[in-house]
Amino acid sequence: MSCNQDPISSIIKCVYFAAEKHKNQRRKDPEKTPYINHPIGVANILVDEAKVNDINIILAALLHDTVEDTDTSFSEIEENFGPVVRKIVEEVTDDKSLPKEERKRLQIVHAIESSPQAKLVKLADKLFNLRDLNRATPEGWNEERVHEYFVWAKKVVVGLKGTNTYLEKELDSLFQLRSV
Ligand SMILES: Nc1nc2c(ncn2[C@@H]2O[C@H](COP(=O)(O)OP(=O)(O)O)[C@@H](OP(=O)(O)OP(=O)(O)O)[C@H]2O)c(=O)[nH]1
Ligand SMILES: [Mn+2]
Repeated sequence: MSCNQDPISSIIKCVYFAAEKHKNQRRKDPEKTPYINHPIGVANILVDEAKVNDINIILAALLHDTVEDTDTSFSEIEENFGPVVRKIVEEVTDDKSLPKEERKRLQIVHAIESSPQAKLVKLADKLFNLRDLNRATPEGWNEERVHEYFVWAKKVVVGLKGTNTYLEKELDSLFQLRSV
């Protein structure tokens, strides 16, 4: 369990675990960037930009899409990284068995009632994805779909406020640039 290991070991074990889980997945950008760049980027935003130094939050950021997008189970997360990390990952995982519209609606509802740890992961996840949309348009997306993502992301972010000044300011300037 992560709490019994030194932080460097935990982080490397976790990056490797996530990389193995996401190994066959690519991002939707024309370059088909390896998917693992996203969870690593979210963790990097938290450490490097938001100055978050809680190991459980960083591990949860690295793992945040493993259950949603791969065959990983919550018990596997708990066995390898402990119950605190499991709880955060649970909070940020969409139920993929629900229709997309319902999943998107639930993210707005769940944002408000999330723990501060889960809110940090969500803020960094949204910041990464919005920056990524500004960098490259996913294949098959048009400008309207990009705009709709910004509009929806803003509704989620409103519920995450009061958590981290830096992340909220970065997100606000992205919304402002799009007049959202
Ligand atoms: N901007 C961007 N996103 C990409 C790209 N490739 C994959 N994604 C992922 O796509 C998701 C957003 O696309 P949608 O069509 O809205 O959602 P869906 O994949 O869940 O159906 C994000 O999931 P998520 O991380 O789970 O976040 P969330 O949007 O569900 O909060 C994001 O990580 C890419 O090249 N650019
Ligand atoms: Mn994500």
